[in-house]
Amino acid sequence: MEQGGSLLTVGEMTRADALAVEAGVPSLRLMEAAGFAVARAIRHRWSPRRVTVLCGPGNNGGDGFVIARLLRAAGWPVTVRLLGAREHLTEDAAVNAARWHGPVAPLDLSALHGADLFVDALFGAGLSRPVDGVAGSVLDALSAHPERPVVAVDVPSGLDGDTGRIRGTAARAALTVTFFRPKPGHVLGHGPRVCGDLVVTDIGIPPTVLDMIGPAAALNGPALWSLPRPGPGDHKYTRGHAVVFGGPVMTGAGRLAARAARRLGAGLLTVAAAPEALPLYAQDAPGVLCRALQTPENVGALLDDARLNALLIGPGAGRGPHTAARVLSVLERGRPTVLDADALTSFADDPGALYDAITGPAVMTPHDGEFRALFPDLADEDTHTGDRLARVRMAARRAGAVVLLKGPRTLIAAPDGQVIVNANAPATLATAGSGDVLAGAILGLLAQGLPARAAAAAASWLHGAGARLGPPGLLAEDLPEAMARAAAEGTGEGAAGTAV
Ligand SMILES: NC(=O)C1=CN([C@@H]2O[C@H](COP(=O)(O)OP(=O)(O)OC[C@H]3O[C@@H](n4cnc5c(N)ncnc54)[C@H](O)[C@@H]3O)[C@@H](O)[C@H]2O)[C@@H](O)CC1
Ligand SMILES: [K+]
Repeated sequence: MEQGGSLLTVGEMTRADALAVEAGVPSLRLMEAAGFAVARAIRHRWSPRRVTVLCGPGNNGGDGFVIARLLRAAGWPVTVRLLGAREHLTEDAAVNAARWHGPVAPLDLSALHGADLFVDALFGAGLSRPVDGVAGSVLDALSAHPERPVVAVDVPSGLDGDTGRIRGTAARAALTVTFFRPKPGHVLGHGPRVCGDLVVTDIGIPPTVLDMIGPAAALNGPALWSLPRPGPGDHKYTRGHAVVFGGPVMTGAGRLAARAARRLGAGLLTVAAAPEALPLYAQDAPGVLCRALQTPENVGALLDDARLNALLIGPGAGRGPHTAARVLSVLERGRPTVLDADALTSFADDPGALYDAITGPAVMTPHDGEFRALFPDLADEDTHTGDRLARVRMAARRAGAVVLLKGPRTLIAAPDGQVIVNANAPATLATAGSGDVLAGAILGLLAQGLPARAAAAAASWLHGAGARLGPPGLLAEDLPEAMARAAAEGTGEGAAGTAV
């Protein structure tokens, strides 16, 4: 998890299972391995105690029967409750129900008595409608008794594995054991809250099936990108020349962004801003170059220098036609560009004009409000209930840009449909100026030649990792140094993974 890697949707996981079976791994062996992995995780965490396994009618319930058998063989007192009739079990689940030689009682509220630990094997990947009826009542009642831990098999029943939405209800687990690869639902929406600790286990599916599946989502981590490292032959120009279009009045945003870009290795950094604001930028950082800008046309003259190879516009820019005009002239050159804050909201009346102007590599970094301004039909009222992954994917396709949607889980979508989920951000990042630092970090990495998606993913990950290293009472001002430290302290360079 820490290094990053594929997230498999429910459909992709079904395909992985099928490909494994085609490759000669019997489905019953997969189920045995799944049940074994959960039983092992339970025995690793708890001493023997009374367990009730709640089994559903599908293969999730089949895993439950394996768990019951293995725990009982280890000497634990185990009872099984089944939802529905035995004759409705799937084929593999029925085989394992037959191998379970203990009693099976129907699922009802009396299941809540007589156990110290519950295994939730009601529904997994096959959840097809909201959980209600007796299953819903039992799961609700379990949530009311947190002193009796619940272990979820694959996903807490009721959690949608693709989105992290809860369909009907779900019992909050202390531990969720999933198979082969994590699913988007484990890390999005309500997933982190209801999954508890997440353990991902190998059940014998050959990793080569991933080449055939080509998963469309990944969990962010250093395995997905590699950071630029200066070599002995480098000089400042080979490390890139970044430009921050600084605001005329709100100079703090541009200053934070400039500092982050430089700390992450940009060789040169120019702040281009209104003449009256330049002394503020210059005083703040003697190492930055300053260029006066008055009209959008000045941008043309500045960018005639082809060495200026990565641009950031938006932070502190002010919302309105003036900023929109400047953004359009910046984008004309097709150079790698980060569009943040007012560079986005200034197009609220005509988002199409922004999409059309993007011809080169671009990263947009909206928070939910800015996202809504640019993609009103894709926005969502509640970050926990919607399908953010699908929405941000559509936005990136439409804009022809990398869209980095900020939130407790930041999503980074590329126009080709790939989405990276960043899950390492602590809540301390919710502080003024933190987004400006992120935009500047992306800029700094773009200047050093990282492709747009990799720059956005790496910066997002370093943002979270840096915040964890930062001092108590973290300020945005602390982040550039902390992120540089996170970058230096090993980001798993050389780790195996799929580069983006
Ligand atoms: N496919 C495989 O080869 C493997 C699957 N495994 C397990 O199998 C699970 C998926 O199994 P299935 O595809 O059989 O699906 P599930 O076991 O998740 O559930 C499907 C069954 O539940 C019913 N159902 C769905 N939602 C319901 C609701 N809200 N209320 C009442 N009934 C509902 C369906 O009608 C169907 O009978 C995985 O989550 C995993 O635990 C593991 O054994 C590993 C191997
Ligand atoms: K489950």
